[in-house]
Amino acid sequence: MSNPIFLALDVPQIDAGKALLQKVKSHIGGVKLGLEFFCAHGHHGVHEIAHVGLPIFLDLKLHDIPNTVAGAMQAIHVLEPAIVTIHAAGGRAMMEDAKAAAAENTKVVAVTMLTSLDERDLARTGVNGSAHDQVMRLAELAHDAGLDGIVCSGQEVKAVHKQWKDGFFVVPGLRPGGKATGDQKRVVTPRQARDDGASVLVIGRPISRAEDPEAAARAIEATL
Ligand SMILES: O=C(O)c1cc(=O)[nH]c(=O)n1[C@@H]1O[C@H](COP(=O)(O)O)[C@@H](O)[C@H]1O
Repeated sequence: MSNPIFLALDVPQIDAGKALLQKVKSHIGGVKLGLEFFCAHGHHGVHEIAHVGLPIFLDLKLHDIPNTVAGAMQAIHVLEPAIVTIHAAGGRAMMEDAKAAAAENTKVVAVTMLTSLDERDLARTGVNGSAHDQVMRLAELAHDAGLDGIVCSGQEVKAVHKQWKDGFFVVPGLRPGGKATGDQKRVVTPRQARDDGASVLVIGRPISRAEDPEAAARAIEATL
């Protein structure tokens, strides 16, 4: 199996991002560019990072009316991303139109419930019930809309995988120690997420903020 680790390159500068990638690239399978990077550097930044030669996961978390999201998907065709994120909360029609507008080789996955949220946060948005139920409900919606898979925490991926056998599951909120830290609330270890059916392991700060990013990436890879 190829390396499932996608490094979350949440850095403001292209050069800093490239330097980090050079250090860790033999221990990761891809690179995730998110809102921080894309808002700062747009298409140009993505092309620059693509030169490193790893698959690009464009984490734009699109969430708008169907027509607008479809237009945004078309606008990123030229970047040939391997994976793009949209929000499941945008609804079935938005997800269907996003998938129809995506490039053929791009996997479109829907964010269900952010790993930075717990059930109290969910209740404050007007949704009562467990994180598990919320993720399962949105996973079913994403499946019915024809998406490739979803983004969820490692705490739900086993249950989703059981229901959606050939789904593509992106799991962030990973901590080698398995403990919630900082803004991440629903956390598991990379190994557990992989064992429970994750297709992609998104890992940022445990590598990028480590004193020695190369050693940190190597150590995580060795646990898989
Ligand atoms: O879509 C994502 O990638 C994502 C969804 C989610 O629920 N939680 C989440 O943390 N992410 C992203 O995953 C990365 C996690 O970074 P670290 O917490 O530094 O490992 C960040 O780039 C987030 O934007």
